[in-house]
Amino acid sequence: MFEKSTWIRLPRTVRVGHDVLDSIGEALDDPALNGRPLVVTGPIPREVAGDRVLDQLTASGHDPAVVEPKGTSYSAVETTIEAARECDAGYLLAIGGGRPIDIAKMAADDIGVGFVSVPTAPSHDGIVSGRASMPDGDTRHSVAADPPLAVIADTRVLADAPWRLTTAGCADIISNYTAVRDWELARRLRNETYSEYAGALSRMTAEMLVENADSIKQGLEESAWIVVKALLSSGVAMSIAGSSRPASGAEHLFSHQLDRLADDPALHGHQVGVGTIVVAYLHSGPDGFWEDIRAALTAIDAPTTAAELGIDPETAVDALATAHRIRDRYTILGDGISRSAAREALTVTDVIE
Ligand SMILES: NC(=O)C1=CN([C@@H]2O[C@H](COP(=O)(O)OP(=O)(O)OC[C@H]3O[C@@H](n4cnc5c(N)ncnc54)[C@H](OP(=O)(O)O)[C@@H]3O)[C@@H](O)[C@H]2O)C=CC1
Ligand SMILES: O=C(CO)COP(=O)(O)O
Ligand SMILES: [Zn+2]
Repeated sequence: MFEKSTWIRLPRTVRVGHDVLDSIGEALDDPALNGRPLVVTGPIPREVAGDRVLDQLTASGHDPAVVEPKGTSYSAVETTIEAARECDAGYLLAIGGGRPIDIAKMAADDIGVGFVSVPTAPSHDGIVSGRASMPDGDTRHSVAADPPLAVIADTRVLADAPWRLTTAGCADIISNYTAVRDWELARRLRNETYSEYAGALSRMTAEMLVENADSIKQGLEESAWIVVKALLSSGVAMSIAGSSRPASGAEHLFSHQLDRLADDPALHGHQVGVGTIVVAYLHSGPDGFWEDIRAALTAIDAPTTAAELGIDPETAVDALATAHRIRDRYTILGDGISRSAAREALTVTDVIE
């Protein structure tokens, strides 16, 4: 039964492979990517890949301007919009991790120009998604934004990124297990619209990553290829769903609360990975799949405890007991679990001692 029409926005060009940065000019032949680009980046991505991209843009006659937005996500988006207006940007291009990609995605959407995503770390599944997260704003979860017109994912650069960034990306994929469970629960208990294709793609992406966990090794370009393909697939599932539902359930609510409550939050992927352990327990109890999730995270060298995240036990309990307040999204947390239940779940799963 067709309930509604839907826009499924996907990138027009996705290039993944060795040294693809050196052919970025070919990806920019899209008519929407004309005029002067504003490059949005951070100091480290600029160092590891930015100058190669700038050289390519200049060589293909694009005369790039550069901005390295600082401060909160919102101020960074404002800074980027101002810089884009000052240089009369024809399109935006982000080089970096999730933060510059989200800032550029949000700014491009606001201005109404095209956007190119050049990830330098396989650390999150926002590379192609039609979502932009503002982890330090009032709205902690992602909001709708147009996906990139083009993605240039250079596996050499991605393989050379710090291992903790790769394990964060893997954990963000493993979180799809509980995200899809929560989405199915919302369909059963709240008659929420559910996409079989987006749900199956998201779960399959997590399953394939876990099946390949033993071949994901530090510094190997083949490993970067596996992880970045999973991240792209998860982002496409979000675009098919028209929301982050396939990749964001109670485990993400837990992480977004940690972003608010913790003095020094950990990487997004690492936080959602630990959240997936305890949310799996809440879904299926002590004999359920929470130990499989923990084993999968251990296999890809991602954190499985609050201590490994650098988060104290009480903050983890607070985050889990109040995570339902982050957004109006039905999950296994329902209208909120008690502090004692949160402590019990975190303790049984060894997330806290
Ligand atoms: N929109 C979406 O659909 C999604 C968005 N997200 C968002 O993505 C963010 C998480 O992404 P994440 O990448 O972890 O966070 P960041 O973008 O903050 O990157 C983490 C750190 O890695 C550094 N870095 C990036 N590339 C390299 C490299 N090649 N070598 C060395 N260091 C590098 C960055 O440097 P520098 O500080 O210089 O940039 C930064 O210090 C969160 O804000 C999250 O909400 C997550 C999932 C989905
Ligand atoms: O991180 C995300 C998917 O991995 C986006 O999810 P949110 O909508 O919860 O921010
Ligand atoms: Zn995520």
